[in-house]
Amino acid sequence: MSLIDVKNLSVQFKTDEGLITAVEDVSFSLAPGEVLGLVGESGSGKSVTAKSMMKLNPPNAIYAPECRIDLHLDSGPVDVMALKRPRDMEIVRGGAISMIFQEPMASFAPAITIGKQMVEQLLIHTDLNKKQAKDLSIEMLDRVGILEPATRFNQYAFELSGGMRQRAMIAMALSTKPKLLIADEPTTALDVTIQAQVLDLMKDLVAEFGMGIVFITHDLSVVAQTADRVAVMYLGRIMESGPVREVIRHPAHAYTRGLLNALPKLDDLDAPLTPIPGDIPSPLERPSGCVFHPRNPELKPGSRYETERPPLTEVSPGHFAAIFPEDVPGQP
Ligand SMILES: Nc1ncnc2c1ncn2[C@@H]1O[C@H](COP(=O)(O)OP(=O)(O)OP(=O)(O)O)[C@@H](O)[C@H]1O
Repeated sequence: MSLIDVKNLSVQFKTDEGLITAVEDVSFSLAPGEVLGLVGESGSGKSVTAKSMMKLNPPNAIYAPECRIDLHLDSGPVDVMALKRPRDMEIVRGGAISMIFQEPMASFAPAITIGKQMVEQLLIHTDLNKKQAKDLSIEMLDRVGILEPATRFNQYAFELSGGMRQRAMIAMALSTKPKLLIADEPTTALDVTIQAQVLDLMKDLVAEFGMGIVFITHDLSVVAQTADRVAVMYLGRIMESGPVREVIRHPAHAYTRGLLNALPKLDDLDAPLTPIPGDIPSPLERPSGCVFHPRNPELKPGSRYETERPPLTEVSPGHFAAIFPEDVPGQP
C-alpha cells in the first residue's frame, strides 16, 4: 500500500512573459518507510513538484485538470488536489506532511522562541496539552543531537549555529510524526561533516517512525547515500527513475549519465570533470520532442528525439527511462 500517489502532475505558472511549464506529466508513488530522491539541475521542477504535494504553490500556479495526488492516511484517503478550504489544508500541512527547507531561518519566525513555535505546532496538530507538547519538543531537540535542549528550547533561531538550526528544524518537522517528510535541499547549506550527521539522523528517524521521505537535491552523490529510489528530473519531466543503485550503476538516460560524469571521482582525482554541454534553456523556450535533446551529446542530427517525446520505457524491473524502446541499453 503506498503512502502517496502522484499521477500526471503538470504545473504551469502564469507570468507577465507568458505561461511557464514547471512540471509536465510527472507520476510517482512512495511507500511508508521509503526515501525517494528527486534530483536534477536548477529549474528542473523539483521544488514545484514537492510543493504540489502540499498544494503550496503560489496562486499563479495552474494544475492540469487530469492530475491527482492521493495521500493514504490511517483515517482514509485524501485527494490533495481537491482540498480547498484552509481548514482542510491544515490536515496536510504540518500534520500528515511536513516540509524542511534549505534555509532553516525561513521555517522559524525570528521573534518567537524555537520552543514556543514547536509547542504551537503540536497544539494545532496533536491532542497533546501544553506541558506534554513542551516535554515532547525538548525530547525531540535532544533526539536530533542538540545539547542542553531545555536551554535551546527558550532561544531564538538567530542564537543557534547553522547546523543547530537545521537540526532544530528537523526536530520541529518530525515532532508531529508526519506520514511524509519533504526535505528540499536540507543539507546543501551545511558543511560536509554536519551534512553527513544530518543525513544519518534523518535515516535513523525514518527507520524509527516508518515515514516516507521525498528528498530533493541537485547532488546525485547525496541521493546515493540517502534514497532507496531516485527520480531524475529535467525541465519539469522525469528522465529516469528506479532503485538508486541500479540507476547510478546502469544509467539508461544520457541526462543521468551527464549528471554522473559531472561528479568529482574520489578514486581518480586527476580525472577531468565533464559538465553537461550547453545551458538550461529558458522555461519560455521549451524544446520539442525530448526536452533534453539540444544538450544531448549522444544524439545525431535528425534524431527522432528532436521531434517525438519518448515514453518512460522500463529498462529493467522498476527502472524506467525516457527513451524509445530500441535505445534500451543492451538491445541488439
Ligand atoms: N511562482 C512562480 N512563478 C513563475 N515561475 C515559477 C514559479 N515558481 C517556480 N517557477 C519556475 O518553475 C520552474 C521549476 O522551478 P523549481 O523551483 O521547481 O525548480 P528546482 O528544480 O526546484 O530548482 P532549484 O534547484 O533551483 O530549486 C523554473 O523554471 C522556475 O523558474
